[in-house]
Amino acid sequence: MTATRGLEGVVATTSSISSIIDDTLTYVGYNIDDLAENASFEEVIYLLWHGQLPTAGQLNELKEQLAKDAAVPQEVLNQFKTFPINKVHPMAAIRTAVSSLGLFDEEADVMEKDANYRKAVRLQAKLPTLVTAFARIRKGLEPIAPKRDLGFAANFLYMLTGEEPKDIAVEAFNKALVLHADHELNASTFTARVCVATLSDVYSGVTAAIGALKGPLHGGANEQVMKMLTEIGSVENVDSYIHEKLNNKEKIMGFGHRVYRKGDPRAKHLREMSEKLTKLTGESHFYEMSTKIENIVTSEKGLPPNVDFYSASVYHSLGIDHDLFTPIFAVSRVSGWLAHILEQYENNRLIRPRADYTGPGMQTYVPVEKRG
Ligand SMILES: CC(=O)SCCNC(=O)CCNC(=O)[C@H](O)C(C)(C)COP(=O)(O)OP(=O)(O)OC[C@H]1O[C@@H](n2cnc3c(N)ncnc32)[C@H](O)[C@@H]1OP(=O)(O)O
Ligand SMILES: O=C([O-])CC(=O)C(=O)O
Repeated sequence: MTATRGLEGVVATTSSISSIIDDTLTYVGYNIDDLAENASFEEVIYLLWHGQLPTAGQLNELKEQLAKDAAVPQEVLNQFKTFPINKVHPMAAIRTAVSSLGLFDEEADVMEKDANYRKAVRLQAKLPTLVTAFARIRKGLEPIAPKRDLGFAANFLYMLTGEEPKDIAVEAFNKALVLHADHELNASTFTARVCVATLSDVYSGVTAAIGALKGPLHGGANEQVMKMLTEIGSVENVDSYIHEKLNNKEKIMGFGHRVYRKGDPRAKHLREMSEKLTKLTGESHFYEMSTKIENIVTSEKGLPPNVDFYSASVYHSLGIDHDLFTPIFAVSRVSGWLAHILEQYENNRLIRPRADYTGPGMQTYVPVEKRG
């Protein structure tokens, strides 16, 4: 048996949800460029869960269901107040809260197909409420209930700030949600599938996935990108900062990808939004610093930016706290996790690979009193 480090190139399942072929990303056969330009996030959720785009009636039904299920049990919100709320990372708080949500769902362990779908809707609906409520409670503010007449993207920004967002903010945020929704067998989605393949429940699968997304080699990279941009501070400092990191063999967050070689097709949409939004907020230096970093890392290391790189300056321009960037990734990616969880249940087999053992050979047990 020989191990493939990091399972690179290993095909671990079949799936009809999203594909990455020759650096082109599709959701159910629709090119991500087309969806990013035209689709609402709610349409994408439906597409991922049903394998087709919704009719107007189906879309309305989903929107109504999401609005109806958005409220989070008060006990779960109260729990936030018991955390050391200004010290914990929001991803840790959200991971714990999603696990708690399962305790208040009477259908949590009902494994029928319809019940699992209902839980998917509930989780998708409640994630924005959890993230925005956490963000407000830690600032001593009351959570805000969603507005029925706002869409998913607008509602998130509204629940976060209490103000109805401008059209350009809604457009940018919706696009970001669409771009982050699914990505084949990335680490968090794989985690979700491994978890539910034991026939564990949907809440366990999503809780596990949030844990995997949190790491800086995966979804956690977007927050680290913003940290880097803030540390660099100005366009003049980019050269020395990046070269020092590269010389020290440190990774530049937001660059590289396990699957894409020529580049991540989502990055150009975020780059465009970053340029537009930073201009509007009078912080174009974040965009200029980013393009300068991209030029250096791409030409000297051959590594193009991934989805996390320009999303950082986009979210910053929308006035979002930097440690909420990864929870926002989860608000979108939960749609993909849920699609994969439902697909896994449909054709389940336990996921259990092997390990190439590299420890000592057979040893003889020596009682503790005789060990030197
Ligand atoms: C939504 C997402 O999850 S997208 C990814 C988000 N993560 C990041 O942006 C973190 C930075 N990037 C990385 O760490 C990596 O590129 C990953 C984790 C995304 C993919 O990694 P892998 O396919 O495992 O590549 P691996 O980490 O083995 O790197 C291969 C080589 O490229 C280098 N490399 C890879 N990414 C980077 C980077 N961002 N900066 C500098 N060097 C890099 C490695 O140092 C390594 O060099 P070496 O062969 O000289 O040792
Ligand atoms: O696919 C991956 O390995 C990481 C990624 O880009 C994503 O999850 O969006």
